[in-house]
Amino acid sequence: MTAAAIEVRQLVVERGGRTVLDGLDLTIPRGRITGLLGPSGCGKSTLIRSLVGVQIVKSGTVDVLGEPGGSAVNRRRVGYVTQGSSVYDDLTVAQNLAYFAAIYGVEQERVDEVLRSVDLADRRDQLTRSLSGGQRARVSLAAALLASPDVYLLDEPTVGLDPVLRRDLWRLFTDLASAGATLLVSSHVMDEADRCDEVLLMREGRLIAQDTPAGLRAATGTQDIESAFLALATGGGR
Ligand SMILES: Nc1ncnc2c1ncn2[C@@H]1O[C@H](COP(=O)(O)OP(=O)(O)OP(=O)(O)O)[C@@H](O)[C@H]1O
Repeated sequence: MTAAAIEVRQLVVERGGRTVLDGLDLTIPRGRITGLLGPSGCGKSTLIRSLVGVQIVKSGTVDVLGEPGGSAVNRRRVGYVTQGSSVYDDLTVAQNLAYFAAIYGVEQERVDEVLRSVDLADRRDQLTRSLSGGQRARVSLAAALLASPDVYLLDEPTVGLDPVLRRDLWRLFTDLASAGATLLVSSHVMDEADRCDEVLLMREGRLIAQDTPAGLRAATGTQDIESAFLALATGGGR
């Protein structure tokens, strides 16, 4: 077993005839929250898709928990939440989770526990189609939580959520990491970086920095991650 949760070497991905990941190298430690930040279109979702094994890669290697991205043994060990909702509109919240619980072979008790952890226990009998965007996003997250995966790949999980819900979700992420899980959380909201143990900054398909939030600020002489990103993207900083 390798010490790192995720190792990516010389990853090249082309989409629509363009190179969108351009020789990416990165290592993500276990049991930590790593933020994946960068402007819209820089390749965050494409990287996460490569880790899950749903993206055709041109060259390079991707290992998650010591196995190639998308390998069958990782199906229960890796939880993936996409930007779009991945639950059934015409089922209630509880029915959706019961369906995923049956697939993962987990008990009803776990469904109740997960519903409480995403603060949806009082919505359990509501049809998913009638939920707000943020509530639907939390149903998708709940489905991923059911199997208690070792690695969570979360593609912009807080987009469209109000500040209170964002704070609560980040608390949940911190609890998951404290319990030993590895989280890779993408966002284009730079202020979310401060909630991460370490941050990967991407630009145009390349990694421009990997450091703690404090390390990024110190290296660029800036006060916030947005300024640090701008300093790095324009050739300032280190
Ligand atoms: N289905 C597709 N076909 C062709 N090109 C695509 C496709 N999906 C994404 N791309 C391109 O790949 C590049 C990377 O997209 P990706 O979705 O990985 O970026 P992102 O950083 O996740 O952006 P966002 O923050 O807006 O979600 C972009 O230039 C995008 O236009």
